[in-house]
Amino acid sequence: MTEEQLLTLAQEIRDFLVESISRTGGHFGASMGVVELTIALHRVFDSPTDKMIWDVGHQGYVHKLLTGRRDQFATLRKLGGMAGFLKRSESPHDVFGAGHSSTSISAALGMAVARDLSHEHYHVAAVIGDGALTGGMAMEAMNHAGDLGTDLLVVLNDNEMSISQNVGAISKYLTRLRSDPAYMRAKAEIDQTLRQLHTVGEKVTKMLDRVKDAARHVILPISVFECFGFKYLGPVDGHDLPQLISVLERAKELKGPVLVHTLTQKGKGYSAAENAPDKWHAWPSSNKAKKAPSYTNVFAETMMELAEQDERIVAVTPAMLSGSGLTTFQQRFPDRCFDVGIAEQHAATFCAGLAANGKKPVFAVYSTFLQRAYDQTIHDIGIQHLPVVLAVDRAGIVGPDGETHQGVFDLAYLRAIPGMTIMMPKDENELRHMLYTSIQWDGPVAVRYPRADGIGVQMDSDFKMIERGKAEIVRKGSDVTILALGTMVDTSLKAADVLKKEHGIDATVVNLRFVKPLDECLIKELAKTGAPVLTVEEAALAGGVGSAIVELLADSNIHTRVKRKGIQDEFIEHGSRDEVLSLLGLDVPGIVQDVLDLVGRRASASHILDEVGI
Ligand SMILES: Cc1ncc(C[n+]2csc(CCOP(=O)(O)OP(=O)(O)O)c2C)c(N)n1
Ligand SMILES: CC(=O)[C@@H](O)[C@H](O)COP(=O)(O)O
Ligand SMILES: [Mg+2]
Repeated sequence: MTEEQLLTLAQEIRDFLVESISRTGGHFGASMGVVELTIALHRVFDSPTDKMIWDVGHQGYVHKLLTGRRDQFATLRKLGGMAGFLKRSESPHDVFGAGHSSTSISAALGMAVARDLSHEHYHVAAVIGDGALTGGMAMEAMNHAGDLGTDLLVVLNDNEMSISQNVGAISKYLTRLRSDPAYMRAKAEIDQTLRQLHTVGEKVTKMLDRVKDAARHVILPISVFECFGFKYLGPVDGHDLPQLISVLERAKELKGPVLVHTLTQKGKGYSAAENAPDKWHAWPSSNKAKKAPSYTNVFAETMMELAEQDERIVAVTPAMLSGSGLTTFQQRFPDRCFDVGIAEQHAATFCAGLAANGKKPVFAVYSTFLQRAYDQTIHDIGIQHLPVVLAVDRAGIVGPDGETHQGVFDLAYLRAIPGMTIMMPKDENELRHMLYTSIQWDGPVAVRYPRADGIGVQMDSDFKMIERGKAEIVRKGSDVTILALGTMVDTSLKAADVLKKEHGIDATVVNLRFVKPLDECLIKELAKTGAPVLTVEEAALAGGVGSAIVELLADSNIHTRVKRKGIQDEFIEHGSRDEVLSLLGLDVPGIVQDVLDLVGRRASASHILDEVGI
């Protein structure tokens, strides 16, 4: 394509994105901001021979369009449709999958080293945002890359935004780099001279490049990236396609690790998104009237009330301020709310430090992102038994973000930690009480809640303490016992109604409340009645609450038929939350069917015993 045609293509892509994402939903702002950058990368490099690795992958829609997936956009993030992030299984051009941030430089370096070891020749480029650059992994990878000195391109897509405003010293540093007038003037003058002398020949240009670098270091201190051992090119206007292409062409020729610093605008080309990039990170969902507040909103409101009452309470978020519902909290208590950037590991240990010095930190974190801070949760919080509250949002099935974001592993990984208390409320009102209770306790507590609206129960105005390790029977029956956790309590109650009405089966339903410590007395008592037991949880079965119950019964020598319902040994793809839950059988028909199987099997077994006269 000619330069003019490429510019037309950029406009067509933006028009397409607006039209398509407004219908399907999805991450919007980031992709709008990298239209020119993606075109330039595909122009300069030869994908998939050359490898492009996109950090997070939420900005990958343009890459998807340019690699033959236009027709799949109508199914974006829908059940069975195209994923919202990049996936190796989706296209040979998606050379490395993601969803979590700050992995791209490590992955790219691994690929570059594999290339070198195999004596192959192609380019490897990682594209990483200024937000993702605040993640520790990115620093670890640059540290390693600079040391190895292998050929690697890192494109820093600097739009001054994470999901919210980007935070931290690195972000301030990038702003200085972007706006330092002395540097920009010097750079412009040197670039101008270089262009004039370009005709003199390649040798002279290269020499002048070195002079330029030297001159820059006299005017400015060496950049952080150069300290890491990278050659630094930029800052370059990430919406100036010809300039981008020429800088990338130049980077392609350089040896060793190179960082190209591009300046872009999140949401570019769509004024609402340009003006409010935080709101337009993803296409905003329509404001339908809600039956009940979301669990996140209840968490947020409760935090405000609790913080009013107890000034030791502080909130910590790793770059998920609005997603975790803490925006108003930050406005109300600016000194007690910390957005630490995409730094889950640091956040966990930072909370441990706060707790060690008498504060009551609440670490508001998505279940999937807490995975990043597992060692810190054990080593810094768990072993020292520090009173950190883990407010584990997005626990269970999250819906359209799919397998990288499902919050299904937290029960397994938290349950293994000695001294950890783990709760999940049956409704939004119980979440209030659980948060209140967890603040009063000594030692680490995790309260997990889903990416969902509450069920519309009456909210108490006061707070109640919940007795540690106490479950509650919410329905009494005699034929079967359903031990349900969190969201599955309401579903189990509905299933119990169907079982009674349509099958004459009377179920006991228990709201477990605690995954750890379990209400051992109640569970054993119910199991001893001989009624078969169904455990139901919105979490991975391996290590979840059903496993805990089976372990308890086995260790107590209680022999009752038990069936565990939850997520099997597989990664769960995208789709709406309800669709996915139903596919997994974590809905009323699924529970009814499992109870019928359980009871039916018992009936047929006793029938056989009757026949043989035992
Ligand atoms: C480990 C991890 N923590 C948090 C997130 C949530 N998250 C997704 S995109 C994003 C912002 C990334 O900012 P940046 O890299 O600058 O990309 P931009 O959206 O600005 O293009 C965050 C915090 C994540 N994906 N992974
Ligand atoms: C890309 C990413 O990790 C986030 O943007 C995530 O998609 C947010 O999820 P919620 O919509 O659940 O806040
Ligand atoms: Mg950014």
